[in-house]
Formats: sequence, C-alpha cells, structure tokens
Amino acid sequence: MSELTNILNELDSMTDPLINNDIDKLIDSIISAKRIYLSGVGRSGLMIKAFANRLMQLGFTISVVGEISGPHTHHGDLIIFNSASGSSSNLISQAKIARDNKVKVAVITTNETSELAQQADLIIEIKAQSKFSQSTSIQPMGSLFEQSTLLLFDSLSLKLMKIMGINEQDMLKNHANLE
Ligand SMILES: O=C([C@H](O)CO)[C@H](O)[C@H](O)COP(=O)(O)O
Repeated sequence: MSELTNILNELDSMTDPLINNDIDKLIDSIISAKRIYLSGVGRSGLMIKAFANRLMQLGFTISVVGEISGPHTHHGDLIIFNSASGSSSNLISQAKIARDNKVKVAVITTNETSELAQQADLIIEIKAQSKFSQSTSIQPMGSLFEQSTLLLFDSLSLKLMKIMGINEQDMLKNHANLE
C-alpha cells in the first residue's frame, strides 16, 4: 500500500471527535461569542488559522492571536486553542490571561490533563499522539492530530452552515478579494 493509503486508513480508524459532549457546547460558544480568538503554534497553529478563515467567511468576528490587528479581549469573547501536547508555553500564558479577562477558553488537545487543558472551560479530546507522547501513529510527531483537527474544523464549519442557514454563496461574498 502507498504511504497515502496508509495515512487515509489511519485517519479512517480515528475516533470521531464530533461524538463528544463538549462539541455542542463548543458550537453554542462559537455562535454566542462576541469575538472568537484562535490560537496555536507550529503546524497546529496552521490548522486553526484555516478554521479562522472559514469562521470569518461564516460571518463571525474573529482574531488570530499574534496578528498585529488583534484587539484586547473582553468578557463574552471565546478563545479556541489547538495544541496536541497542551504544553506549548505561550498558549498556557495566553489561556491564563484570557481566563483573568473572563474569556471562555476552549482547548482542542490529545492531553486532557495538560497545563493548557487545566485552563479550559471546555475540552475537545483528539485521540492521537503529540510530539511528546509515546508513538502510536505511523506518522511522525503530531501529524495525525494536525490532520484530524483540520477535518474537525471543516466538520464544524459544515455544522455551523446548517445551523445558521448559510450557504456557499453567502460565504463566497465574504471571501477575500485582495489575495
Ligand atoms: O509544529 C509542530 C510539530 O511539527 C508537531 O508535529 C507542532 O504543531 C508545534 O510544535 C506545536 O505543538 P503543540 O502545541 O503540541 O500542538
């Protein structure tokens, strides 16, 4: 079998993260948030940036943490972290600051007991390895987590489209025209 087939088989055998009690809470939190902050570093950060793009096209007010245009957080905001290990130090600091400012904290991670997860109001667990945990995947480090979270974000986007009655044409109107 090819490497791609092996990866697709590995993804196929993943536990569906949408079958998780906190998914409905995450969707409600997204819909009711005044502003949604998205945060992650490295490849995990790239995946959550892809979600930021879709949330913007769905009409939400979003900020990617670290971008120069990012404003101060407020009560009523939501921050979503994407971190396989839950131990990236910048993210832990951001989560503590967010909590102090009464921002709701959502964490997507493989490690529900990590320091980052301990700051969370809601946790979405992805049953995969991080770069620091024992290797259980055919792929290196956090690849399986990163792929799974991109699929999770696209699934959430589909769910939000249905719930909010938004179609692809509506989203296309919000698509960047200065690319
Ligand atoms: O870039 C990464 C690495 O190549 C793992 O596959 C990670 O996404 C980055 O190091 C962030 O780590 P986590 O916060 O544990 O996701």
